[in-house]
Amino acid sequence: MRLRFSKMHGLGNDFVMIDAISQKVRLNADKVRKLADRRFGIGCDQVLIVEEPSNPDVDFRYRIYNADGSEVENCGNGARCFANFVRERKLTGKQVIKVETASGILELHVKRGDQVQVDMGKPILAPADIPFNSQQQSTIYPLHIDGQTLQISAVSMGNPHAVLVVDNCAAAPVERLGPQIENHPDFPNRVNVGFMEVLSRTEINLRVYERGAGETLACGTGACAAVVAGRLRDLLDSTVTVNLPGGALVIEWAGGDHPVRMTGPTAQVFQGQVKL
Ligand SMILES: N[C@H](CCC[C@H](N)C(=O)O)C(=O)O
Repeated sequence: MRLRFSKMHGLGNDFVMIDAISQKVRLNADKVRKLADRRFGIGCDQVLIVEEPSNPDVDFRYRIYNADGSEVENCGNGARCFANFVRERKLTGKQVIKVETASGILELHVKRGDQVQVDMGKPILAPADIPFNSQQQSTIYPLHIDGQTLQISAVSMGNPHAVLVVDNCAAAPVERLGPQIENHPDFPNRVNVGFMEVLSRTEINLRVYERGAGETLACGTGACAAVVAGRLRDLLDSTVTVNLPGGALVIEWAGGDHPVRMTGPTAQVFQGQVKL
């Protein structure tokens, strides 16, 4: 199978984007891993697929695979790239694009330049829906790891996130704690892990150890989850600049059942063809 693709990124969180409308695409976990491999393949954090929607009220289906081949429910940086990809490929001319994912519908608002704002929907906090093993819902949960007890927040943006508050993001033990929390038995579907340093009520530093991809230069759903956790802990206001290693996102959340909005850039690096 020969596939046309675009290599894109959102603040260095990088993707292989494939149009499965204009070409026949048959992928499985092994083929995804081959595409994502940074030595034997193209290399990326996620593989993103553009499909015809099953829901007549939306424009596209947006399918997301991590580099380890796992299919997942949401990808925020990928959603911004998705919007500019489908317009560049003339699959739509719309400024507001609705896409369905495995976890719900996202609204992509194309702004000036390379900026896209995404309505990421409202955060999910009920433990059973994250999913996270806890008898009751709380703002902070104890998580026993490696003989120590961490204080985490648990938030889903369609995909599961654990958020820790740290004094210094740059010195946070991401490589040591990331995989241990990602695979903790209290997260039956595994989990993305955010390490958040609060600079003020309107700015944070954040590093994310992503489920199925490891530490990435940016994580859109992770930035949303961190701001939700920070607001629930009364550490943050409703509009927050999130500084990730790859650059900054602006996250807005008015609280409660309001949607979380994420605004940031996208970039296309190159286009190509690959034989699978
Ligand atoms: N690793 C995530 C998917 C990609 C999320 C991230 N790249 C984003 O921008 O939201 C998961 O397993 O849920």
